[in-house]
Amino acid sequence: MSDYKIAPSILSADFARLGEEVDNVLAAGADWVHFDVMDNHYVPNLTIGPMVCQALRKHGVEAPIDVHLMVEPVDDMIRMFADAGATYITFHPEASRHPDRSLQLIRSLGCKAGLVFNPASSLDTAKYVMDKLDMILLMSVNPGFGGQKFIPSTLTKLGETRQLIDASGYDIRLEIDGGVNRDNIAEIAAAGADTFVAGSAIFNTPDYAEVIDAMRKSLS
Ligand SMILES: O=C(CO)[C@@H](O)[C@H](O)COP(=O)(O)O
Ligand SMILES: [Fe+2]
Repeated sequence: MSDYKIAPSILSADFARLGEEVDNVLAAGADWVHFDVMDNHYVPNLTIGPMVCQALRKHGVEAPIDVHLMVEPVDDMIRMFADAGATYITFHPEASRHPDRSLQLIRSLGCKAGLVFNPASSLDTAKYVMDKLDMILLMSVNPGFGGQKFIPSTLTKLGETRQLIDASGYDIRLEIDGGVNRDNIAEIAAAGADTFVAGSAIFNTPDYAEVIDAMRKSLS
């Protein structure tokens, strides 16, 4: 597998200079922008909404924007983020009353659709909607905050998810989110991930290109 994508999470960026931060991280070699949306209801934290996504598009960001919804319910936010220029929209199945319908809504609005599974959540829901998925996102920390430690049991779950995707025959990306850094990214890729969210590991360093290069070297 060589189609790896690195998706810095702007949760750890300097929000006071967000446009510049996103420009810098893309210039440093990032593939996607990971955009964490928290509502202080589904998770105990509050972040940014569709207006900020739209502002990044207006600022000139052309890279894929990977919107990770940690909100409940999800359908209104799906509509607003599709309008705001999202590329991928992923949500946690327990935050939607009808996950199948929400997945269809995302695709009907021209975006790519994904489900997100928390560390303690079973993959079961995914099995019944594989034809409606463009991405499965596995959380390797409990959602709500950046800067947490990677939960090692996620490696086994990645392997199970990789098998599920390969057996399905569908073109579904496998993204990992939480505690990813230059030291563990190779092991995470070997377990089956092809898309890597990293927030603090990139934005909490002075040289974004140096970290992203080191991650790519570990992946090659
Ligand atoms: O969705 C989340 C947290 O809920 C993430 O996207 C984090 O923002 C990742 O941050 P790091 O663990 O890489 O610092
Ligand atoms: Fe995220």
